[in-house]
Amino acid sequence: MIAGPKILPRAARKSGSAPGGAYPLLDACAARKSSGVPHSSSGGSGRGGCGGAAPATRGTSPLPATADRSEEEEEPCGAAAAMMAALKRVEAPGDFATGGSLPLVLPSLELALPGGGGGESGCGGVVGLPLSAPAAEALRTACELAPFGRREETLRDPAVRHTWQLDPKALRLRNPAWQGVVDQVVAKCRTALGLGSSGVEAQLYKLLLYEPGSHFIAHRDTEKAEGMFATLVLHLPSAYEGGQLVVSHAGRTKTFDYAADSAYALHFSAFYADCRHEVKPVTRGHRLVLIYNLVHKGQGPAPAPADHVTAIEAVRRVVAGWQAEEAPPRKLVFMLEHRYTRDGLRTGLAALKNSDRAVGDALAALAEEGLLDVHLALVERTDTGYDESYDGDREASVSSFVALDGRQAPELGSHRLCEETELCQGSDYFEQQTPDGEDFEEATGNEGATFTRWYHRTALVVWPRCKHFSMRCRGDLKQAVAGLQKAVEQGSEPRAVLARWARAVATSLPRINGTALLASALSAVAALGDAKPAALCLAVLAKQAQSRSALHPVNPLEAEHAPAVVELCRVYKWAPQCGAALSAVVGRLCAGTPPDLAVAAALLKGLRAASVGATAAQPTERSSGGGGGAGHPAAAVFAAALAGATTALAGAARQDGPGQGAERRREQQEVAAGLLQVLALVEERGDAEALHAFFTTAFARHFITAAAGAGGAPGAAA
Ligand SMILES: O=C(O)CCC(=O)C(=O)O
Ligand SMILES: [Fe+2]
Repeated sequence: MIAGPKILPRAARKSGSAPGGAYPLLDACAARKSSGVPHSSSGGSGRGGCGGAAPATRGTSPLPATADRSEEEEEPCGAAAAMMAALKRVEAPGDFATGGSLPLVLPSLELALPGGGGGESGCGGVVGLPLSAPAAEALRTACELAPFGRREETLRDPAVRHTWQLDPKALRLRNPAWQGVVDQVVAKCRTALGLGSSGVEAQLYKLLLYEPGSHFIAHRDTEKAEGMFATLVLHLPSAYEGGQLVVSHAGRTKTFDYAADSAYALHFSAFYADCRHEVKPVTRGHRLVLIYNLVHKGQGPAPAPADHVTAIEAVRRVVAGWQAEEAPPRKLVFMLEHRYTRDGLRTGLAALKNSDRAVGDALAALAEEGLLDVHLALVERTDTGYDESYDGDREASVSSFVALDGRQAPELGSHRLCEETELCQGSDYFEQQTPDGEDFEEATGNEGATFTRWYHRTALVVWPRCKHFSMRCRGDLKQAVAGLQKAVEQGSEPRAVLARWARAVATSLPRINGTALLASALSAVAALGDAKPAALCLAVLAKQAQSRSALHPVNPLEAEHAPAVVELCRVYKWAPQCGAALSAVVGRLCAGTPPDLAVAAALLKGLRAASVGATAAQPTERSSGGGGGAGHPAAAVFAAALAGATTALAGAARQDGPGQGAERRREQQEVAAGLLQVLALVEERGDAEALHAFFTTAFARHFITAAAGAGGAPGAAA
């Protein structure tokens, strides 16, 4: 377990007596506010516990604990807090359209005779449901062709709208239970469309009859009654095919297709009137619907579809600021309000409820735009500690990613969650939650009592789309490398995408500690044949070689990686930087304790072969005729790498080690052996200048003197 910040027992946390109180991010913000530093330029200063090597504990900030929630909300800082503020702008929790099936109740539809005056006596007969073909024919003769509006005009054009309509005055709905059905639908709409407690009335507007060929092209409904904000369609039992109702709004589309059980079921669909919608042509049978206007009654503004425009714009600004931060959080995690099972998320975004759905919709719009990657994921946190000392560790992770369309995304692997900088709800989110389970172990013998608490929640997890591959590398590096290898082989992605993928793999090289995985990574990048990621790989290897940090004590290169490294140089077109990189890598290999001469030699031999081979194949103008193809750019890389090896070996041989025992002598011998190998390669190249330069170094003199004095170290190594 990676130790995170210390946690307090729940009792202490509840009373608000956590040491240091505020979470570091807010303290850092307070400092930025008072010093006038714009908050987009920092935010990395308070990332306690997430840096990897040395997690900070709570309360380590030198600043006073002054976090004040209201102040924080007014002026958020740090990407997580800013994202939270932006997502709070997500308006109504409702959707723009909804629909579903209803228990089968029939309206008992009757036609009034023309000129019947609407009284009981004027009824022209019951319309039997499901509608039979002769009944449909009779009904059609009572109807008129439905018009449509264009600006101030009312027009009839079957190319635009071909539907038969009947005014409510010409029909009766005799079943007294019918109003109950309508009320039930209004209640469903209240939740689904997010109508809250607004006064809403459903007013019958028209009966519509569609026959084969009938349709209505995409349009928006005008306000047909005062306060009308939505249209409700009740689909009566009548067999038909086609006739789908397609509604779209703010980049999303919903299709209501009830044809399958249209002969014997009652369905509804409802949508905000200003959403674009169309009825696709009916291809068979008759589609019979009752159209109601949903009208707003009472005070306040009429309900409106949640387009989330303000929230989306706010999130867009957050993303820009987030990337401008000095040490931006890798991901942002928005904890969902409702509980969802893994199985329950099979439909992705569609599975989310109420305000969770609204936030998901707003983020989905930015995912569609290509700005963000948005996934649903499982957030797990485990607290462990000793009950007596109230001391503990906590660990939180994000895994089991699901795409918004419900597709499982195992390639994203599992990520550590940095609660201080990545949780939109703030680092104290879990402190307000009830654990899903707790385990206490009684004290036994010398062991004190211990506890474990765990939490399982669902979240929306976002990161900028441009970080897609680096997040894959963080989540499951092995899969990311294997995926790149396969995609390069099959050419299954555009080259620009593969290049981004390869760059992410190159940047991840320092985290690889398996020989086989490193070999796959290097050869996958080389196989792409793109100079930029190849250059990045060499630069990363060089940086690693130069780094003396305790984190990378050994260079992971082994002799079997040599061909891929040489291939990377070739892909990078033997640029001078290859020489610098290889000089650093080979130099480090030679300077290690003990020196890794086998790897260095394999690299040098590979480079020599490349320079000789390439020169023989395509002699260049600069070819001077010297051995080893000195004129080919590969020769320059070889020479630079050789120089790196010579310097490193010279340094290693000169160093006076602690003690002069057998161990030290053996090391010296190994160095001398390596040195001789390198000199042999220099000589083979016929590089007189290099040889001369080498033998005039102080080291060479030291080496020769030492050899004479020790009576045969070089001889022993030879
Ligand atoms: O028939 C439908 O489902 C919708 C009809 C419609 O769009 C309208 O009457 O404006
Ligand atoms: Fe309409």
